[in-house]
Amino acid sequence: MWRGGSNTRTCKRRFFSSPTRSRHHRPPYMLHSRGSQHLKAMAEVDHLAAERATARFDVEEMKVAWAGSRHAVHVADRMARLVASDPVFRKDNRTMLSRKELFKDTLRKAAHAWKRIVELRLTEEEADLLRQYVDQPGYVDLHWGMFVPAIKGQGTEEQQHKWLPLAYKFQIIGCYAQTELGHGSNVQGLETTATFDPKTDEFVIHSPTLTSSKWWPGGLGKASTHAVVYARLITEGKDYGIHGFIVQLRSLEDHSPLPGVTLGDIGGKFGSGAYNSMDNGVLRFDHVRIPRDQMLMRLSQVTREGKYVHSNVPKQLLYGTMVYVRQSIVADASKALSRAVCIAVRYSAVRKQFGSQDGGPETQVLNYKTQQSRLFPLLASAYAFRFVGDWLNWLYTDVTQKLEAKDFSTLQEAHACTAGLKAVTTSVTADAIEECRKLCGGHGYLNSSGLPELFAVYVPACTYEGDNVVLLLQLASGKQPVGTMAYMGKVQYLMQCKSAVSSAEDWLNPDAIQEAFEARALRMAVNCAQNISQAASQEEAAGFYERSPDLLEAAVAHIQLIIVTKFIEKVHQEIPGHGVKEQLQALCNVYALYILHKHLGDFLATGCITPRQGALANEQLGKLYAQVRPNAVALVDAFNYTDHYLGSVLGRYDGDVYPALYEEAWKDPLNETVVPEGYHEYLRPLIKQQQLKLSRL
Ligand SMILES: Cc1cc2nc3c(=O)[nH]c(=O)nc-3n(C[C@H](O)[C@H](O)[C@H](O)COP(=O)(O)OP(=O)(O)OC[C@H]3O[C@@H](n4cnc5c(N)ncnc54)[C@H](O)[C@@H]3O)c2cc1C
Repeated sequence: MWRGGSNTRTCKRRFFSSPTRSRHHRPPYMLHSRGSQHLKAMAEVDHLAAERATARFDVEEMKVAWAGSRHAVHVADRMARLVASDPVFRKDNRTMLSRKELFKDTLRKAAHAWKRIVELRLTEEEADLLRQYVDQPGYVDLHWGMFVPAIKGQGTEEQQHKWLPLAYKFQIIGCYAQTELGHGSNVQGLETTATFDPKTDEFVIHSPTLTSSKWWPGGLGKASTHAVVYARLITEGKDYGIHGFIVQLRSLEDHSPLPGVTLGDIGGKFGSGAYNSMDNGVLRFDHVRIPRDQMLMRLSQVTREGKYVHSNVPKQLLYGTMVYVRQSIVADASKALSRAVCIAVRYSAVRKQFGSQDGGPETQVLNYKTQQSRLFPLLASAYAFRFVGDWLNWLYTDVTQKLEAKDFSTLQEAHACTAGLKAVTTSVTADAIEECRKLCGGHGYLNSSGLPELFAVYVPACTYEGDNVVLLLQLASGKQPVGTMAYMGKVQYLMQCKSAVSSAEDWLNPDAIQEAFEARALRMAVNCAQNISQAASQEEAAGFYERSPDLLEAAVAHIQLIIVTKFIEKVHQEIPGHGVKEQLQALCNVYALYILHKHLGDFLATGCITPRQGALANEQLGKLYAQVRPNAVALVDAFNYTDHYLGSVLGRYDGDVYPALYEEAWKDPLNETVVPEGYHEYLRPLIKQQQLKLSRL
């Protein structure tokens, strides 16, 4: 079943017709009081039509603003429909599958997706989208997301020429094996060794200790045939630190591990279904030999004689791959956040509680100011992350073009920016999904709401590709005031400026917001620097260590400034469509003033604003929520998600939540029999024993 983000109905729904249950098993009230005809008629109603009618902007044009272009809307729409209409990509039963069934289901979906990509001759853009809409973590994510980029970024042209065509055709399946049991964040602490043997012109890959076992790589456990393995390069008796090597792990004939390779899955993970479709793996090497030319040699080489040679390409080139991977994680944050928000907004418009004194209608929970003040900042954040993600994507393209012209000047800053944005957007999104679950009350806790699975799949984004705290601390150690740090050049002004805001409306002025955010970020950074130099009676590193919690907050302030700035810049652009720009302006203000309100302590402690100005910002925020309210459902419709992709009975496009919840419940395996398994062993004896005792009284 697919129901797109428009009012057109494309198919009818089935009611209470689960093939696994016989009519006999249905409780009587399902068969009489509300007949299926009546329910079917109800299903034709768009329960959110009234909400959609209050929107004060052109939703179709907002879809374009969200997706980036008309072309992007069109392609995404086509791919989403393709997936939603294909029974192989069904995912509503995922949380009920065993781990083995789930993994096999993932293999089946990946193979089917590839078949469709080849049959339909999809472009790279279309294929990426199709995989995204399949929406099931699996080995392909690491193959395309890490293995291929690592070879592209770190391999020589010759190596790319040899390995990429194999990877592009799936003749080999690759993963990215960096983390070990004993070390993840501290990459320099990795223990796996790659020792050059000049006699045979080979590297010997070895896991010397238990803690050197590779641990976590996605796709490694069961699917991958190859890996980019990170190991300490040792040649001529000297340790040259961590380098990447392409290593074959499994036979291309029968998939058995090659001699000297021990590997498997690391076991079940958080949540039912969820990330358990992924085979995160463990890998050990016992003196496994690979040819010398399987070291990724773009940055440094080992010669036939065993000499270690640096190429003249700067080390920062490695950052290019990280920038690529992390900018895609920021894009994913806006997708995950917008899915959660879409569910919570639609359901909050359907759900009614209290408010009726005399039998009249109850209040939609979306009308409660507390619901709005929890939900609308998340809606605004979804848009904010989307636009900062677009900017990062542009930055990545820009950096790549500059690299081709041997200009490495922006790489360092792009690296720092993507690290910080990855950390902030993933942390906010993980918390926001959980908040959306709470916003949906009890039903949000059901698997059929889609939120538990979304949360379980999403949270590791705070950890993989760099623990968020470690990334923010790295960002805080950056020093050059270029690009997004250019405001630091205005140090004298920003250290003393006083906000001119004197009314709530003054906070609608983007310059007032920009100045307050710049002054806060700069003053926090300067405070940290001063504290570090005072604390550092011995050395800078000690001061850095002592003040690291403050540094973390300063880094967050800097990243929030970037997000606010990019949102303001977006709103300044030409944006077609009736009312679209106005809505984005309102969301931009919601985002900025919500951050200001949440971090009021920072703004006050650094003297950027006065307590009264803080109160005015909060007053304005309340007015903005009222402005967003009639547009809320249309603003999430603009994400253009199919019911299949959302995977939530609470977030259904038509808002027909209750029959769907009811129907979903009966699909649970526990409901396959009226009397549960175990009744005769455990319940009946208990009940009968009680009766026996009672009759003796
Ligand atoms: C779902 C999932 C998929 C993954 N996929 C892959 C993969 O495909 N390939 C791969 O190689 N790896 C993968 N990983 C591993 C992942 O990259 C690491 O787990 C991650 O980098 C964090 O490292 P760690 O586990 O060593 O955490 P640790 O560094 O041990 O973190 C533990 C705690 O210590 C804190 N901490 C650590 N260092 C510092 C410091 N200097 N200052 C202050 N606090 C600090 C952290 O903030 C955290 O709170 C995956 C992990 C997960 C969860």
